[in-house]
Amino acid sequence: MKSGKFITLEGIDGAGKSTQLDLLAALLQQKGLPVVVTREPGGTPLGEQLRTVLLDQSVTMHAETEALLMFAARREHLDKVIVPALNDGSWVISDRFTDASFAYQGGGRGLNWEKLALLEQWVQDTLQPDLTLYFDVPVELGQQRVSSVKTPDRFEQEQKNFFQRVRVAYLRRANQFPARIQVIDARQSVTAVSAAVQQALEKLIDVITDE
Ligand SMILES: Nc1ncnc2c1ncn2[C@@H]1O[C@H](COP(=O)(O)OP(=O)(O)O)[C@@H](O)[C@H]1O
Ligand SMILES: Cc1cn([C@H]2C[C@H](O)[C@@H](COP(=O)(O)OP(=O)(O)O)O2)c(=O)[nH]c1=O
Repeated sequence: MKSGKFITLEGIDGAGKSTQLDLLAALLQQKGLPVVVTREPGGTPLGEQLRTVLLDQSVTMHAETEALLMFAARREHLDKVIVPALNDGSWVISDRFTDASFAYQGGGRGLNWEKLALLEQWVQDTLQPDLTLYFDVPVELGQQRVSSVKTPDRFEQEQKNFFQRVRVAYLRRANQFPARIQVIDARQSVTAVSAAVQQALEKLIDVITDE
């Protein structure tokens, strides 16, 4: 039985997710909570191999192949890491999860939303994150932050229009699931964004305490 909590972090590339993930993990640890940090695509040996292929700029694939590989990696991730850790009472924090498939493959690549929903249902059944932090930034800002860091991967090399569609799809998901997805204005400083994350976390802890 699931007794831990599942938090996912989402946003376009350069939104500041990874920065906030480290801060959030430290915050939970300070509270004495057992934390498992993981990421998608990846998180398992097979998932990391799939990640290498999915991010490789020299690889081309059909958009549905891309979606199926994302969900294949996720199936493995749930089985080997997420579900066991939640059953153990850990707080699992994942750098991206299924909302990214709706945003990137649905919004970015234009895949059918209903097909993605079928894959979600197949792979997750009823399991959903307890809290999703969506870091919202304008595309230009995300691109500026990424370009100063490293050479772009297969997604980061996409044009501005692609990321605009990704952002719109994230906001569509946030509208669809307002109780789960917390939209955070990630244009702010690292400290201000972190304060918003902390607030969302305290709200989740309050809900748990009241249960
Ligand atoms: N709130 C922020 N303000 C300014 N720069 C930021 C902020 N958050 C992250 N950064 C910087 O932007 C770059 C991308 O951040 P990162 O956390 O790796 O983003 P993501 O994981 O969403 O791609 C890094 O150089 C990071 O230091
Ligand atoms: C989980 C997931 C990620 N992605 C993409 C989004 C990112 O561009 C990429 C890898 O994510 P990420 O780990 O954020 O990359 P980085 O470490 O370079 O910040 O995979 C999808 O397209 N669909 C998905 O379902």
